[in-house]
Amino acid sequence: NNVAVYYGQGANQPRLKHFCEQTTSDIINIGFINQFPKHVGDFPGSNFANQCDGSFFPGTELLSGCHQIWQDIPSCKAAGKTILLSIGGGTATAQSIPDEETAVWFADFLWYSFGPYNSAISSLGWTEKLAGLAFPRPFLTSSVDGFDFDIEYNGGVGYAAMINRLRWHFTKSPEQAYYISGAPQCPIPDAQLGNAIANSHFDFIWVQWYNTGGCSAADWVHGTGKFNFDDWVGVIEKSANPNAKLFIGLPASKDAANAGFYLTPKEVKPLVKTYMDKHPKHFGGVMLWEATAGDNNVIDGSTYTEHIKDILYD
Ligand SMILES: CNC(=O)NC(=N)Nc1ccccc1
Repeated sequence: NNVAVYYGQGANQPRLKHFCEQTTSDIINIGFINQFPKHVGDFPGSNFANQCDGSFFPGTELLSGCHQIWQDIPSCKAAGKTILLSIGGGTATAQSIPDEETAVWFADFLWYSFGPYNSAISSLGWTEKLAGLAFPRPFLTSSVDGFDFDIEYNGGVGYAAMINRLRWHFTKSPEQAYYISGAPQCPIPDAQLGNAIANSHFDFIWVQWYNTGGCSAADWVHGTGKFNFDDWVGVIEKSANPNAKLFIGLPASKDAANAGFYLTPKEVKPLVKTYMDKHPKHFGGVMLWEATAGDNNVIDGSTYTEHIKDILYD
């Protein structure tokens, strides 16, 4: 079982390699590409909080100086971590994809800009006069192992098309495994990702069981509502990838989610054990929002993230 954490939006977060030097996290979602292209040829935008140097590719909102992330990804991969780039996030409140052509463009942009470096298609020193001729490389020669869809607003147009296009790119690059993941809210069907999950192949689904009362992890602990892991197993079994792994998403500290959703490690343990045992085929592990909050939440001398790892491995 794995621990997946989000990185990139933490308050005063350390650089990525701090988390790659720890054994606790297996999958790191770097967030976020928080601006989506408005039409074919348009660039997405990014935000990684205190990382990068505040410079953008000319005429875009895409960060161009993310030297810490560029430098750290290779050591993360060498440490056996899976590094995914996360699209959307909680601040992408105005984002959506207008049509399928833009969805395919967005997928191609993400693949050529953040996937395996291909000097024939992408330029390390991208300038505006290269627009239309080459893709930029925000993490330079470093590349990610796939893409996470943290789509929280404005419906589901285009995401199945994006993911199917990305998977087409994956088939052309057999040199390594590439992954697609998603972070739906717990109500079923998820208004944003339900269609994509049904019609395109996800490897991991980490449900945000910490944003919606009535189906949350806290509901299970407090005996309220109906925590719906079982129902999400049903969604996955009817999906384009019935073997996708299902992770329990949790806040890594009290202030990492709205009031009432944080659970202590002692509260989490019976929940994780119950569902790990009940669904051995689908249970993938725990996702935490987010890395820095978990690192700073020290309980009995261990970080929250370490406590979660111990629960999964005890
Ligand atoms: C993995 N994505 C998230 O955890 N997103 C998230 N926390 N969104 C959000 C929802 C409500 C209020 C603030 C943020």
